[in-house]
Amino acid sequence: MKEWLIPAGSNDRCSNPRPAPHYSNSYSFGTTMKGGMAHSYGFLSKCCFNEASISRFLFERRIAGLFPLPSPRRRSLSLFARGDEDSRYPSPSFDFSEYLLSGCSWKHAPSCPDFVGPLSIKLTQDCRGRGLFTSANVRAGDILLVSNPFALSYNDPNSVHLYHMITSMTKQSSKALHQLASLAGYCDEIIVPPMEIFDPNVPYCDFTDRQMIKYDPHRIVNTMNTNCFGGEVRLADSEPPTPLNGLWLLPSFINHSCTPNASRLFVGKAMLILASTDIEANVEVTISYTDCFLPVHMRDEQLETLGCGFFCECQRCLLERSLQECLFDVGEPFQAMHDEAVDEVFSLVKGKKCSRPASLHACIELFKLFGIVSKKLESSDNVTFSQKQWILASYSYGFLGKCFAEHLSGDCTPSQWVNRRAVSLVESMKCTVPGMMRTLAFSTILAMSAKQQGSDAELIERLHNLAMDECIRVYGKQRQEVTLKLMEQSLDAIPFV
Ligand SMILES: C[S@@+](CC[C@H](N)C(=O)[O-])C[C@H]1O[C@@H](n2cnc3c(N)ncnc32)[C@H](O)[C@@H]1O
Repeated sequence: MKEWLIPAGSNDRCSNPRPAPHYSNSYSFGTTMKGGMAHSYGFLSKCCFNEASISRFLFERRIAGLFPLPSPRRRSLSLFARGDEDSRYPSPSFDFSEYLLSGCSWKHAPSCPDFVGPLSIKLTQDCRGRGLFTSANVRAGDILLVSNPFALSYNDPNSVHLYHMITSMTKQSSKALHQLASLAGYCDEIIVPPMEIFDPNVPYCDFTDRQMIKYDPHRIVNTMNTNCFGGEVRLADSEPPTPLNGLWLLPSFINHSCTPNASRLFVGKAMLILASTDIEANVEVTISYTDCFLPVHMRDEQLETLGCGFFCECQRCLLERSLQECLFDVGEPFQAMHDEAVDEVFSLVKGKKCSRPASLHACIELFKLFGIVSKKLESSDNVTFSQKQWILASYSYGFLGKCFAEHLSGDCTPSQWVNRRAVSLVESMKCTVPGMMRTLAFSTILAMSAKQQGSDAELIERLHNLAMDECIRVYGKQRQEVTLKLMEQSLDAIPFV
C-alpha cells in the first residue's frame, strides 16, 4: 500500500484548498431526479434543484415526446447492444430501453451492475487532488462508468441516517472500509488508490497492512460533506417527490470543469458517467458541479453555496473573468433578472391552465441583456469563435427564458424564435457543455417546431442533427438507431402548440 501514499500536506501548496467540512451536494446543483433518473437539465438553474416540477413539466410535455410509450407491437430496443463496431472496450450489458421509453420511473429502473471502463485514478498536476483519467481513447456517448451507491438514504436532511449506514458498513466489511478510506485519505495522507478496489470484476483480497486503515468518524463526515450527492425522486407515481442523498464512490474522484468532457445520467440508483466528447487516452475526465449555462460570477456563487471549497480556474472561467469589465453592465442585472425570470416561468408552469399570459417583464429584460452580450461579442476581435461560444452559452437563459415563457403563455408562435440565432445558440451550448438534457430539450423543440412551421429543409435537418447528436451524448452512442427512430416518431407525433 505504501506506493499509494503521497506525503502528508502535499496538497497544502494548493491555492485551492480542500473543502471546508460542511454539508454540500457537490454534484447536485442543476440536477433533479425525475422518476428514477437524475437529469442535469431543466429550464433555469434555480428551478432545477429546488423546484423540480419545472423539469418534470418540461420532461413530461416535451422530452417525453422523444421517448413515446412503446406500442404493444414494438419490440424492445436494446440500447446497449453488444458488439457495436465502434466499441473499443466492452460496454455494460444491461438494457434500459423500456425504462427510458416508459418515462424513467424509479420502480421500473433495471438493475445496472457496476462497470468500470478504461479509467484510472491519478494525481492531477495542478493541485486539484486526484482525478479520473482515461486509459484508452473513448468516443462521445461511451459509458465510462456505472456506479451503484455506496450508501443511500431518503428523507434524511442532516445525513444522520447516511452516517450511521456508512459507519456500520465500514465496521462490518474490510472492503467497504478500504474503499471509503481510499476516497477519504487517512492520517492526513491523500491516497491514490488502484481502480481494482472499486472494480467488481477484480476480487477483493485483504491487504496485509489493512490495520493501517482505521475507522475514523471525522473522515466519514468529511467524505460525506464533500462528495454526497442529492436530489429528489418519485418512488411511486402516486407519491410526492422524496429527497434522496447518497455517496457514489468512483464518481467522487471526478473533478469539476466548466467545459466538461463527461456527463452524468441516473438509471434508478445507478450513476452512469458518459463521455460527452471524444476523449483521448490519458486525459482527465471532468463533469460540471454547477450550472454551466450561467455567467462565471453566478457559477462562482454556486460553488461557494454548495461548499465545494474551491474556486474554478478553468480556461473558460479565466476568460470570462478577464472580460468582466467589458460585460460589467450585463452581469449584475442578468443575475437580478435571472431570479425574477425563474419566478415568472415557474408561475407560468404552475398556472398552466390559466389562459391569460402572465407578465414576462424579467424574461424580456433578460432577453435584451442576451442581445447586448451577443452584440458585444460580435464586435470583439480579440476573442476567438469558440471563446465567444463559451460566453454566449453563459447567457443562454436570456434567450431560452423569453422563448419558453412566451411559448408557455401562448404569447408567440414558434416562427418567432426558430431562427438562425437559436440554432447558433444550440451550437454554442453544445460546444461548451455537450451532453446536457436541456440542450437536448431545446434542440428537439426547435426541430419539431421548424418542421411544423414548414421551415426550409436545410434548417430542419440541421436542427434535427443537433438534437440527434445531443441525444447520443446524453444516452449513449449505442442508441444511435433507436434515437433516430424515436425522434422521427416524435416529430410527427408531438403537437408543438
Ligand atoms: C468530488 S471531489 C473530486 C476528487 C478530489 N480531487 C479528490 O482528490 O478527492 C471534489 C473536490 O476536488 C477538488 N476539485 C474538484 N474540481 C476542482 C477544480 N476544478 N478546481 C479545484 N479543485 C477542484 C475540490 O477540492 C473539491 O472539493
